[in-house]
Amino acid sequence: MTAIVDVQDVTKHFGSVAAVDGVSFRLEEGKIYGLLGRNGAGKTTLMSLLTGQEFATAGDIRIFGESPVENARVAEQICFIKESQKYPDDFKVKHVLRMAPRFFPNWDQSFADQLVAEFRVPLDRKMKKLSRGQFSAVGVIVGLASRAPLTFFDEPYLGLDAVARQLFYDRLLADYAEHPRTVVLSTHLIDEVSALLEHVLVIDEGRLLVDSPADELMGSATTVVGGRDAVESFVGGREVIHRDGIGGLLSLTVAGLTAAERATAKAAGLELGPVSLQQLIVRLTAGSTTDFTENAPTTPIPEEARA
Ligand SMILES: Nc1ncnc2c1ncn2[C@@H]1O[C@H](COP(=O)(O)OP(=O)(O)OP(=O)(O)O)[C@@H](O)[C@H]1O
Repeated sequence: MTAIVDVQDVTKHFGSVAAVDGVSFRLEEGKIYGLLGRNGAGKTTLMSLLTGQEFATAGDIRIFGESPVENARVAEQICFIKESQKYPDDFKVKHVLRMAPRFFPNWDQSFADQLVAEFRVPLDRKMKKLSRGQFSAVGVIVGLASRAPLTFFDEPYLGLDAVARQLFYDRLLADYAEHPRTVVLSTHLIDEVSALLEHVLVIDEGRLLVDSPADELMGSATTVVGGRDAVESFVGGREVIHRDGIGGLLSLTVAGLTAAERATAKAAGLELGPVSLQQLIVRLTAGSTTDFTENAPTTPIPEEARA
């Protein structure tokens, strides 16, 4: 796999705030990445750095082998969809869609037309008069129809209803299968998108906590379900990531079971199941003492995050 993004020890300060703090990672061609983290973690800042919209305070960023700053060759391969996108006052939806092909060499007009109909976006309405969900839908349409080799969606669906969000996921997956590219999706709706994500980056207070294939990350923890006493006795003193239960039934999510422990649990009549990505991320970014990713190629959890 070819790395199309190479980030080495990048830091971005806004005054005394380290929005991004010594981050290094690579993104490969033809993958869907989730960029996850709490409010203010540094996701938007990182995407702005990767798209050349912000200058790094320190470190090196290479996109398709070049710096993204004021670089037209890089810019035409990137699409960055963000909620705070500004448009001229009198711009209508049709003007946005008319301008888009000038910025994106791979633009597919018939796909854009199909998406306009599916998302029910009013072409003749001014951008500033759109509802929140309609505004987001325009961003989603541009992001999908751009077919940019490197596409960033920064919380693309604020205000989108459940039907529209599902449409976005479905169209993204289907179009990505036909036209593979690299997509970076920042979202707080983690479980909703978890099936889409091939690789997960988790950022917290500007630091990279996790850089791992999604399936390895999810496989790093297990949910143990069964009778309350049997589950408690099996789990013993282990750290519990998530606890759920009703009546005599108990479900505990724990990290890192060995093959032998899994066999013991099964022999005791306990059910072992997968864990939700959202549960893992919540636990990691709430200040974890457990490295859930010990088998994955991750950035180690910094001491501060363990506190
Ligand atoms: N232009 C700026 N000036 C000063 N501080 C900034 C600026 N932009 C971002 N920050 C700060 O940098 C940190 C990271 O912000 P960023 O917008 O990247 O977070 P985020 O992960 O995208 O958050 P959210 O999920 O809430 O959108 C925050 O503490 C934020 O207040």
